[in-house]
Amino acid sequence: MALGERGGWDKSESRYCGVETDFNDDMPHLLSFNLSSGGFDFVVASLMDPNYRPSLMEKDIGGGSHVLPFAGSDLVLSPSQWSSHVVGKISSWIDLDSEDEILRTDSETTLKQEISWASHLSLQACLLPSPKGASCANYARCVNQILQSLNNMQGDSWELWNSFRLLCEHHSQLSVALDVLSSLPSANSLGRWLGEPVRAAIIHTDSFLTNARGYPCLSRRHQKLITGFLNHSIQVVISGKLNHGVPSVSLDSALDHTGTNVESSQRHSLRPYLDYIAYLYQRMDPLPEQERFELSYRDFLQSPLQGHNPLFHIISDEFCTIEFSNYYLSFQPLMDNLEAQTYETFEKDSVKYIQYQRAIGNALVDRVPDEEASSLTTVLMVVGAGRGPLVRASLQAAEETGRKLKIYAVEKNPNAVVTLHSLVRLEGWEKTVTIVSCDMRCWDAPEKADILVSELLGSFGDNELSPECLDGAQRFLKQDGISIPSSYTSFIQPVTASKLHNDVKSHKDVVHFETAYVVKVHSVARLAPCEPVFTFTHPNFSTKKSNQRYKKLRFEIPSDTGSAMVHGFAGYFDAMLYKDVHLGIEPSTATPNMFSCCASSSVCFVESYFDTGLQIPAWFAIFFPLRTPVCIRPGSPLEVHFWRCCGSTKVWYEWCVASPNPSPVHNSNGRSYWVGL
Ligand SMILES: C[S@@+](CC[C@H](N)C(=O)[O-])C[C@H]1O[C@@H](n2cnc3c(N)ncnc32)[C@H](O)[C@@H]1O
Repeated sequence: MALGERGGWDKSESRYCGVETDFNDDMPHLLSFNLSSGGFDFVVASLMDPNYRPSLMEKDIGGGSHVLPFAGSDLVLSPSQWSSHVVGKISSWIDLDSEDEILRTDSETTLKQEISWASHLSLQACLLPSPKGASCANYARCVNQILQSLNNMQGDSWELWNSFRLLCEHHSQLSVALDVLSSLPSANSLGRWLGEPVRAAIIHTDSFLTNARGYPCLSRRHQKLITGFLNHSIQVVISGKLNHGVPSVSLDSALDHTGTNVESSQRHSLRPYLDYIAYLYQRMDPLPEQERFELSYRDFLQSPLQGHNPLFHIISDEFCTIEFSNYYLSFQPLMDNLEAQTYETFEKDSVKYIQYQRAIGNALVDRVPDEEASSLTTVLMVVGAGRGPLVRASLQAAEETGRKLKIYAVEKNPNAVVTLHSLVRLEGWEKTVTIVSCDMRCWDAPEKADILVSELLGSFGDNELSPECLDGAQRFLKQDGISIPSSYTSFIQPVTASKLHNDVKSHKDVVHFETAYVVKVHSVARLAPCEPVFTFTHPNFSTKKSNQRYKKLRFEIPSDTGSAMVHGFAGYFDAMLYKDVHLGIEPSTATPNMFSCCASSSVCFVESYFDTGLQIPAWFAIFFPLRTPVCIRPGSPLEVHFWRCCGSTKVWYEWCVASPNPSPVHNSNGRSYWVGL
């Protein structure tokens, strides 16, 4: 492993560093020199003599068009050496959009031959030269043709890349390698790439500065960029010649990265650059514990309504792929019941309960003045009590503030009620807590409450039907009673998220493009600040109230971003519990260190798979995809429409883009995705 150990558990591919090499027909030597002696993990190497031109070959050998144009054979390396240590560098002279017909034809023939050869060798990737001019249609057509028939290849300007991938229909096996030059564009412009399928960053030795001791180093901006890449599983490739007068090694030998003596004459000339990248890698902050446990969730789509169902299985490898059963798709948060493991997951989120305890304590103090603290009893109802953590938080708040409480714990899940009864017995709360096994929407309460406490929120706030449940429950809240939460708001922002887009697309149907997913967004570019979407306030005693909502939003991307692709919207929530005590995941105001509910019981399966014995999920974002990604440009705002629709049996969202290019309205009439009442 070239870059060494980084603190924490990191299995991403960015810990491998490659080197770009010149053409050398002695591939075994090239490999041993760069890997064994040089310390690199892979080479980016030409597979074909740069002087080769099909038209010349035809002249020279009398028109034999099927002669293999390169020396050596696939036997010079073992299959695993080819696939693990070589990335094919496609001839840089090819120009498929040249005016010169011979050059164009030669280019097409060579490109196809080289990629076919690389595919035969099972290389993991090929690096294509960037288009020569502004036009790249013929190049993209050829690459797209090749991609259609490939099954084992994974294969600036942003505008050029964008034209290219549009011509290739966002093919999931088309990735980008970025050339990192000595001058960098703005941070916003660079940020766009984090949502694109960037596989490698090629740093030319010219881009390195020289430190006081003569060694190569990078500017602060370059360092930040490279560590950002490493954090997003983007591999670094060093390219160019030794440009630094690195102090010569005084002894005849030096140590390579494994500690083995290497003759100084054989020491790889680019080793100082590799050492510097390894230094940056090792210097990165160790991943915090929460991040480590969330690694396998990064950019992994879960349906929000699928969250609590055990009937699915892991079908793939370390970065697991999960397949959902049909039963899974029919899970409904109101109609179905959560399992014990899911409650256990909620209950680990200590930050959430601390916030609730603070809010309840403040409400109790506002409701009951100090002088009446020993005579007045506050009636508090926890609606959707689960296995009792909010009952406990309420009792602790009462103890802390010296207020007297009478609690009703209302829960519709009969299985959670069993545990609730045992908790009350165990803790000796019988005199204070009354358990009600009932749906809050139809409970006939014996008295009215001063405070109504609930936690029925999803990643998008109202998406688990908290408004509808609390509308049903506020019948038994006093006119001047307090609801905790008192309000919640959903937020969205446009994102570049090519991985998520391709994952949704892989289902090859409209239903998946019209579904919102819970996801730990990582490899995404957040293109504009969040905008609020829907707000619900409780209690709401108005007779004209409706839980239908409609919002038109406009997003402007900063002018120095350049153009960018919107694959969909990341969604979040923020809930005001009571006065200034809030709870939320909207990035600019997110409650720190909050773990919680939406990741659901899938957590248990994934983690038992990893055999950690631990279960630490996160309260992730929600992702609303777009069937056709939309390209946006600075100065031309993105206009988006979101609806929350309510029928007699279900609630659903619809969404569309109106400008710059109209999209279809997604999920019309809730045909693909809804929540049952
Ligand atoms: C997100 S969980 C929160 C559970 C618990 N308060 C906690 O923090 O661990 C929501 C709970 O509300 C319950 N619930 C949802 N809708 C309900 C309704 N209409 N009536 C009663 N309980 C409901 C669910 O069964 C579930 O136990």
